[in-house]
Amino acid sequence: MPSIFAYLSSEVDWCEDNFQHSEVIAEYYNTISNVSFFLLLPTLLYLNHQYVQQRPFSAYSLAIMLLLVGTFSTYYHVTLSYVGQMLDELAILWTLALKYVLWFPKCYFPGFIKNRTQFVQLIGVTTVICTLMSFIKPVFNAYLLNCISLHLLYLTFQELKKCSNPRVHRIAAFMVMWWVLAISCWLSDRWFCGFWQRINFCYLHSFWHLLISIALLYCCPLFIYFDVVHEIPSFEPELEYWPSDSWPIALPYLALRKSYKRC
Ligand SMILES: CCCCCCCC/C=C\CCCCCCCC(=O)N[C@@H](CO)[C@H](O)/C=C/CCCCCCCCCCCCC
Ligand SMILES: [Ca+2]
Ligand SMILES: [Zn+2]
Repeated sequence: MPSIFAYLSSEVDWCEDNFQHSEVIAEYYNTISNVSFFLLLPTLLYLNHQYVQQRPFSAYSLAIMLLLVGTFSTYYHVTLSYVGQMLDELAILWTLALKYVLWFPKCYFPGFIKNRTQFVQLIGVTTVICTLMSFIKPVFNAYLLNCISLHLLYLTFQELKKCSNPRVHRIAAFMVMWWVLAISCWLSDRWFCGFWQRINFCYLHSFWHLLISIALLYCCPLFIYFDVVHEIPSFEPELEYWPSDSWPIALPYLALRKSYKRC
């Protein structure tokens, strides 16, 4: 029986040919494209520094989780080992759990939940159950994780219904566009690998890494905007672009001001 750390012991093998460009890296492009997660992290912290000052625990704990996601995803694609796959999936699961614990607005708590402490307990128990189940059939875990994105989309639409700020709608539209492109690459790599191999273009999973990082670049300012609206009433959140609103390519971020008007 192969060791759970052994190369290629994972039950999932992505479309890219193994050991094509290196003797030690199983999937070369799927590995190097993880650099996007390591670039995303300082970018988010730098751009949203005002929020980081207000909520250092939320920002830095999620940042550490994102660092782990990038590290484990890199290890996974280098080795395609069972341990790599589990670490990659569980890091994403616990990052999303933390994101719910820290950023989920109170007004969407289920009716039987009375306060945030109970909500944290509910998310904790659910995440532990999902963690245990993932050892039974890890491949289903990846689909489950993508379903969580659908719930995040639903939450976004609920918030947009209450908000008339065109900047919020614009950033949400970009987030959805990048997410649709990302998930299309992920699914296409999984389901139509034969086709991509025939045309000698097996890099869609590496495109997924890049595109989901870009989606997160929009998703994070949007969710911290909702967090400030609901949880920090002394501040007026504004979504702005770096380096400037007028540049054709610019990065969204959240600025905090003291004023009256809000969604
Ligand atoms: C101020 C700083 C804040 C930092 C906040 C960071 C929040 C990060 C939240 C989520 C991290 C998700 C990272 C995804 C990593 C993907 C790694 C990967 O590719 N793994 C695959 C195997 O290599 C695996 O098969 C992927 C499974 C599916 C993962 C689904 C992730 C959902 C991410 C949700 C993103 C929301 C974007 C927009 C939603 C509409
Ligand atoms: Ca492969
Ligand atoms: Zn990956």
